[in-house]
Amino acid sequence: MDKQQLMERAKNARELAYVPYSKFQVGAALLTRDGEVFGGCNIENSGYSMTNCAERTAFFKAISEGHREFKALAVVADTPGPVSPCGACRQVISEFCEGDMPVYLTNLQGDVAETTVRELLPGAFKAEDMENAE
Ligand SMILES: O=c1ccn([C@H]2C[C@H](O)[C@@H](CO)O2)c(=O)[nH]1
Ligand SMILES: [Zn+2]
Repeated sequence: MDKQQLMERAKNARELAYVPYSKFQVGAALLTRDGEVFGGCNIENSGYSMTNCAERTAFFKAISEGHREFKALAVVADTPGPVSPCGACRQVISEFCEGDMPVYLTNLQGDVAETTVRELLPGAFKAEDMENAE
């Protein structure tokens, strides 16, 4: 599974987005260390704050199926440049992935920004930050 294939899987996942309110479809594809891919789309709600982003959908699917080791993430939307994950997703990504894990941000025109988990959220709050607590 190379980065092109992962971005393609993210595009496929995007097609399933449930977005009656924003009409803005987002797709994600999360590659596990053992080569499985979990797709995710955004899922909105009439209570807008209950919306789940594509990235978090992919993570929560993978985690809930027993996968905790990840190799790469691709995210796609119909944006002018490569899509930019929201703050909540950056925090969730940082919880489960090494700082140097590659993240491929893209759009429907094929613009690609290749970044890392650390670059997406420098100084992320992590489990280690709580180690002085009882
Ligand atoms: O990286 C992003 C940014 C936004 N959204 C979703 C949330 C909402 O459904 C819509 C507009 O914010 O896009 C994602 O899924 N991922
Ligand atoms: Zn998000």
